[in-house]
Amino acid sequence: MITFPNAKINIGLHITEKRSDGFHNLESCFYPVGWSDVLEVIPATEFSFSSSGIDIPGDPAKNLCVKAYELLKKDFSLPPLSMHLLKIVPIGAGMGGGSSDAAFTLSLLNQVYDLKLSTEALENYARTLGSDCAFFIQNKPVYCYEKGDRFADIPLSLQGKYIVLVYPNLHISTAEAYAGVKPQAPKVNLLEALQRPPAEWRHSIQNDFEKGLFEKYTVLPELKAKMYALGAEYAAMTGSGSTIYGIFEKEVDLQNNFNQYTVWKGELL
Ligand SMILES: C[C@@](CO)(OP(=O)(O)O)[C@H](O)COP(=O)(O)OP(=O)(O)OC[C@H]1O[C@@H](n2ccc(N)nc2=O)[C@H](O)[C@@H]1O
Ligand SMILES: Nc1ncnc2c1ncn2[C@@H]1O[C@H](COP(=O)(O)OP(=O)(O)O)[C@@H](O)[C@H]1O
Repeated sequence: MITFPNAKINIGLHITEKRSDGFHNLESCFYPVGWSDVLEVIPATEFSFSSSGIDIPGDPAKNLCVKAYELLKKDFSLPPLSMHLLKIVPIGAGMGGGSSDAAFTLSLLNQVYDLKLSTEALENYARTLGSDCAFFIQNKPVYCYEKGDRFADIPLSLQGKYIVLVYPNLHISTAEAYAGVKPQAPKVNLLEALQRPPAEWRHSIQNDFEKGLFEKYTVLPELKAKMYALGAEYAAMTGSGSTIYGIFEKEVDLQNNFNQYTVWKGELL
């Protein structure tokens, strides 16, 4: 069986406080986007994992797909299988690509082996694999809080709008990004701001990671400015970077911009 683990963007991201477990409390809006990997699982005589496409740093035995399989194997007698991941979504890019692979592995195994796990149970497994991971179980626009792993529904639809995502070939580790941020109480009510039209977000909705990372990597503010120059209603960095996105009212002609980078564009669902 084949599944397509997609990426996400953060619309607004407030890092509000450092927790006693070393993590941070935050609030954000997660929105799924169509940039996706391809994950295939087939029956086999022994377990194997392989990947192609973008090179994934680290030991393949510790890939998040493998961790997700091993997590369920502790509680269920899963048969051996062969997993292949075609890695397309850039890594260290703020799009939650690895977390999505893990969550989609859990959901796929639940379906293929009829494990009868509820959404809540799947989210609980996902939470243990990464803070972003649980979002990809339901994979719908949400307001998130605490470690970014608790969710509330929001009345937000960007359906029909167009998104351009630019990954400037710059790997920023999540831990590095958190280390450069000073937690603070939000100055803007994110839930209220999200109810305003996207063209108004520019002056109210911000990603707290931008300040530190924009000073360090000047390509990031340049890309954001270029999105606005091309007519974006709203532009920002997603998550801990380095991908910059622009939301447009309709399909946009990129006019040879961003040619040297990795770009994805498409309609929002
Ligand atoms: C920054 C965010 C915002 O949506 O997204 P990405 O940029 O990674 O996509 C997330 O908080 C990333 O979540 P995720 O990538 O799953 O992080 P984890 O694997 O759980 O943690 C990686 C490291 O980030 C830091 N971390 C992560 C989450 C959190 N709420 N507080 C933290 O301080 C910790 O240093 C942790 O060791
Ligand atoms: N399937 C996977 N895809 C991407 N990264 C993975 C995967 N499994 C483990 N990783 C590890 O997770 C780290 C980054 O994860 P990712 O979620 O892509 O980051 P970000 O959300 O910041 O873009 C990488 O350093 C990589 O070693």
